[in-house]
Amino acid sequence: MVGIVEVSPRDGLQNEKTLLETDAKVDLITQAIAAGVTRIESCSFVHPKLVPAMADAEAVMERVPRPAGVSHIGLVLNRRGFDRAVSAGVDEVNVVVPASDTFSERNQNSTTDALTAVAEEVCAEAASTGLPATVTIATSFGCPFEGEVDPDRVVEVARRSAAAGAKEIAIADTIGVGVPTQVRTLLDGVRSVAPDVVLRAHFHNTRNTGFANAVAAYEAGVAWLDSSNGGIGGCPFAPAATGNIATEDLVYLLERMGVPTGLDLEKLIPIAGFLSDQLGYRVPALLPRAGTFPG
Ligand SMILES: CC(C)C(=O)C(=O)O
Repeated sequence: MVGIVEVSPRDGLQNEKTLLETDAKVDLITQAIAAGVTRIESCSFVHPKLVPAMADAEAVMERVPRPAGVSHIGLVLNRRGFDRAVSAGVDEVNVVVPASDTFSERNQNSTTDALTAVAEEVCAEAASTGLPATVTIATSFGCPFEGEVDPDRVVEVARRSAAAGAKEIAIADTIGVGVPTQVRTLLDGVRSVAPDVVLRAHFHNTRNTGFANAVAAYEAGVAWLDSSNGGIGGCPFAPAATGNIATEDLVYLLERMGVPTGLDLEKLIPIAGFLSDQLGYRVPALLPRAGTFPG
């Protein structure tokens, strides 16, 4: 079994030219939950001027369905975002720390070290109130401005986050440059300093290595993989960003390998059509075009 965190309402929509109405976002989240999704990144609490597509985060959280067993995650970049997420009633927070300083400056106007301190504060406060906190280490596999990222920087963020009370650590390939050997090396490093945290991985398919990386992460023991319905997504501050690995393609891959995901492909597939209609182009996921096998 591997769990899937659905990130289309957040990563998927954050960089789209078409801004979806709140009702359409709630519709997307409702369809994902109906397909079996139990953890969903429903919004991010970021500055509306910087990421206008997430400006209605509070309104989304007010209207999302909240059946038992479903956890709505709010992504945060700083303390202010954390406070907003808590007030909006999220079930979990995901705080982002980029492993490269230049990306940290462009994305969050700070350094890796200072953002790790923010994550430490958020994790400690979340732990004191029983709110699960994830730290996602962005640009773990490479930085669009600096190039290669030293794996020791990733491991150090993980070490400090775990010590501060993070329940989960995700390694993120923000710009889709990673390969499976890197996945194994990074996960070994993170596990060596944070043996008790849950491991999660987040891949973009920018150079067509995302699915190979997801399989490598599963084989290396991650409990959760992020993916996005339709394969939409991308960071607004990463040049030439492209989508996350597509949820329906990932579920097909894993289930054909005999790895249960708990998701229902028949219910996932129509979501790509919904997103294509909303966004005005054909989303990149391949399974909705090719169909399942055996049929
Ligand atoms: C901000 C993080 C979570 C992300 O989406 C990425 O690095 O791709």
